[in-house]
Amino acid sequence: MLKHALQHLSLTEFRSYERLDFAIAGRSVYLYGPNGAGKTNLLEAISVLGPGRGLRGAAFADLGRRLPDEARGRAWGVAARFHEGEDEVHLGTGSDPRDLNKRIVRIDGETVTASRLLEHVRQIWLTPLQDRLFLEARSERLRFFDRLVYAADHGHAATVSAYEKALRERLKLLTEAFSGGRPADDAWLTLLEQKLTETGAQMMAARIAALAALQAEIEGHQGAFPKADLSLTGLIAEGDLPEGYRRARSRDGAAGRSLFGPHRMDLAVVHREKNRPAADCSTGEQKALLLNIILGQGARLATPNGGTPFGKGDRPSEPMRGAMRRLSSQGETLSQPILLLDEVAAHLDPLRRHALFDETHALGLQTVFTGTDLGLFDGLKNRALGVRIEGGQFIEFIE
Ligand SMILES: Nc1ncnc2c1ncn2[C@@H]1O[C@H](COP(=O)(O)OP(=O)(O)OP(=O)(O)O)[C@@H](O)[C@H]1O
Repeated sequence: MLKHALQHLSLTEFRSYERLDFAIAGRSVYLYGPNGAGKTNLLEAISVLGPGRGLRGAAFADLGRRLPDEARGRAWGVAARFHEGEDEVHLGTGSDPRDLNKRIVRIDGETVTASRLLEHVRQIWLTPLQDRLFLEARSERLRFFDRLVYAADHGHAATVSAYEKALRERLKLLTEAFSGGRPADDAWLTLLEQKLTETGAQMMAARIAALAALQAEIEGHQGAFPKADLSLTGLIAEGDLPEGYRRARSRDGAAGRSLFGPHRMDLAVVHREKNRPAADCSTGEQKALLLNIILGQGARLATPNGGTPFGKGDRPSEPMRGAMRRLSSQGETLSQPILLLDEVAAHLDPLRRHALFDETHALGLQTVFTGTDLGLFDGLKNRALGVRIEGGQFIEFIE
């Protein structure tokens, strides 16, 4: 049994579950059953025990159970107990009774902000929604990567939202000025651009540090999955940011879009062995590359301070030193990650499927797998708890 792990999960009026009590006891789990049984709903419940909207990105009001004749979802709740070494922690989240579009988060009974959940659990998920990640718009990939970044650098989410807020305000000023045929307030714009420069530099530094740490894990890992070469495009030298924003003003105002800045970065992934961009790889290869990244992230989070991002000769900038300080100070208190792999096993050939089971086991990662057929999980016998689900009910356990 893992020392840091999910022990017990309770759902109340969550999606298709009226009520569920699941004694996981720190084990990995495979959930199997027909389409619509409620497997993904259970993964989603674990994923909302973190900041953000969980693995479907759903509105909080939609998470409550809704019968066909009901206009809106009911008030819902998810509660979990984790072991942390010798200690125990209770995490809970659920509808805010004053506003069903919001939720409340509690740690050991105390109401806290959602980002505090990261002190106890970091979920890493891969779902069919990410199947087209390499073919999708840049912003989707960047969002995926940013989630990998803030799992180990908690400040990153706040930096990104501060940056995006300033970006929206600047664009509003510029578009209003453009449609009014007058110049925008220069002092105000300059102030916003200073904020963009400061948070933009921090944002880039956090992404660079996380990418280097992740790549280091991928290098150190001899697995059955193809190695991914990761890089970031759209990086801008910090010193060029103020002038860049200034020069982009009139273009941005006319276009109604912010065309300059590190929000336009992208994660580039290359299949090393084939020397091919991920977008040109087969569906199965893309899935395998994603798993290589996800397992690298799992390894990084499972080993505090794993993956030193810089060599001895490098001289990092101040924002970069900040990002590294945050990574290493939080490394000591990093909570155990939990891996949520939705319908991943079915996409892999038997060799890779067994390799996935072996690798998650070897990394000591508590993992929840889903699939329609029991046969997919042969390789997990005696290593994980099997649960057959049908119609939102647990039908059978395989110990
Ligand atoms: N708010 C809700 N209230 C009640 N039922 C819901 C709600 N949201 C989703 N459902 C239902 O939950 C059921 C189970 O969905 P889920 O995505 O967990 O299935 P699954 O077992 O992962 O299936 P698949 O193998 O097709 O991916 C679906 O039939 C869906 O209609």
